[in-house]
Amino acid sequence: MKVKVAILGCSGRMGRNLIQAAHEHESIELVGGSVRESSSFVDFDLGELAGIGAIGLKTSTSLTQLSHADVFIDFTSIETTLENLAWCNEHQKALVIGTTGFSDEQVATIKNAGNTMPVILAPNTSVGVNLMFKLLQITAKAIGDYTDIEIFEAHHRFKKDAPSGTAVKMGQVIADELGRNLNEVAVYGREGITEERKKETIGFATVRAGDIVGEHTAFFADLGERLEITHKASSRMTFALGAMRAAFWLQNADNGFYDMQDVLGLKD
Ligand SMILES: NC(=O)C1=CN([C@@H]2O[C@H](COP(=O)(O)OP(=O)(O)OC[C@H]3O[C@@H](n4cnc5c(N)ncnc54)[C@H](OP(=O)(O)O)[C@@H]3O)[C@@H](O)[C@H]2O)C=CC1
Ligand SMILES: O=C(O)C1=N[C@H](C(=O)O)C[C@H](O)C1
Repeated sequence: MKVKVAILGCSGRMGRNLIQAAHEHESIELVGGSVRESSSFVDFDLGELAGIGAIGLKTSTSLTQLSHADVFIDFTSIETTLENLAWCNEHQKALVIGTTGFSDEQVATIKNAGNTMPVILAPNTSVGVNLMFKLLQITAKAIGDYTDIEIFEAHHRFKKDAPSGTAVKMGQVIADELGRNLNEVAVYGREGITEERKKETIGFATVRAGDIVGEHTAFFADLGERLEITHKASSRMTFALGAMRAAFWLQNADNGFYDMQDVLGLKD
């Protein structure tokens, strides 16, 4: 039995990749996708949007029109995702959230929704990045207490949030492993007379340029050597395929707040 999936924000960079991934997935039935009421893509064929030719499904402007879906996949914006979360909770639908940039309070709202609905929050749905989180945990445990830890990320010129959701999660994974509070030790960019580096800090550096799909590196640097752990995405299809795995996994999940570590079986 295929899982019925709807794509929220289907005219976006991710939305178009998600349409293609869902349409081509053997265990998923794409049932529709949403655009804004003001969008120039209202009543547009989803396949045409994704550049794969007409597939006979038109864009919708409300979730009510998509209520025959079992799982919703949302890569939109912070405000829209929170509205969609409330709708999915009210209508008992499962939700995969790929949107990034949430504040701690907004993450708490999503976690809380997990008490009454199945929801996945994943700042990065690629398999490689989620394996990298695991490697960061192992590395932090082994050498994190005496190395300088810095996180670098680079993305395309259109990205609205910084640092990326993935970079923040990298910092969170490392801080958790080392028993540090990320809000206290994070340094977001440096300028001027910064003085010497404080040992426990975790630095973040951001580049926004051209069409970079997404690159992340964690540095664990000592005097005499440094370890760099890097992930580079070269196609958004890697995120889209990961989101399909998440949707497929979520269809049978109990109410709860999950992440890609649950989906991929990487939890301790
Ligand atoms: N988890 C992951 O692996 C990844 C996460 N992301 C995150 O996903 C999000 C989207 O990224 P990206 O696709 O590049 O951004 P885009 O701006 O290209 O796409 C967002 C889409 O959401 C649409 N949208 C916004 N509000 C609504 C609404 N109320 N109803 C319907 N559609 C709406 C926008 O429509 P309009 O154009 O009309 O405003 C736009 O098409 C970002 O937060 C990004 O960081 C990105 C890649 C991977
Ligand atoms: O906006 C993007 O493009 C991406 N956003 C995600 C993030 O903020 O971590 C994931 C990916 O790197 C692409």
